Amino acid sequence: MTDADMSVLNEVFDVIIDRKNNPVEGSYVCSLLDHRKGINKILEKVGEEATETILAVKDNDKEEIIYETSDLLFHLLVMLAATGVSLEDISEEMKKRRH
Ligand SMILES: N=c1c2ncn([C@@H]3O[C@H](COP(=O)(O)OP(=O)(O)OP(=O)(O)O)[C@@H](O)[C@H]3O)c2ncn1[C@@H]1O[C@H](COP(=O)(O)O)[C@@H](O)[C@H]1O
Repeated sequence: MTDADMSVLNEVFDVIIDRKNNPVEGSYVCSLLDHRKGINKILEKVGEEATETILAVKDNDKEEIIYETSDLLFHLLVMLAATGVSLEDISEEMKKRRH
């Protein structure tokens, strides 16, 4: 996998941060960030998408694994944005673990 393949994660994260700073009517990201349940709504989505990803793997359904993992990664990005953690923070941590 090349760096370019995953640059979409950075791009989507930037949009999520922009939604946080400049709320937009009808935005799904804003609906999560401003939810009456607070961070719990985002955590519910992360848990739900993780479960759906696990089921897709159990079913050995590659298309579904790709679809559900994309949902999971997206909701993880929203969770990071909501908690003030950046993708740089994650990449720094992962670099430290290289051996
Ligand atoms: N990558 C995504 C993305 N992936 C999934 N989703 C949404 O995540 C939602 C939840 O998926 P579910 O399968 O659980 O569907 P659901 O039935 O709506 O579930 P509930 O929320 O009702 O429980 C769906 O409404 C999807 O549209 C996404 N919504 C937005 N993005 C990215 O975020 C950007 C900003 O989006 P807005 O904030 O909507 O402008 C977009 O340009 C995209 O790049």
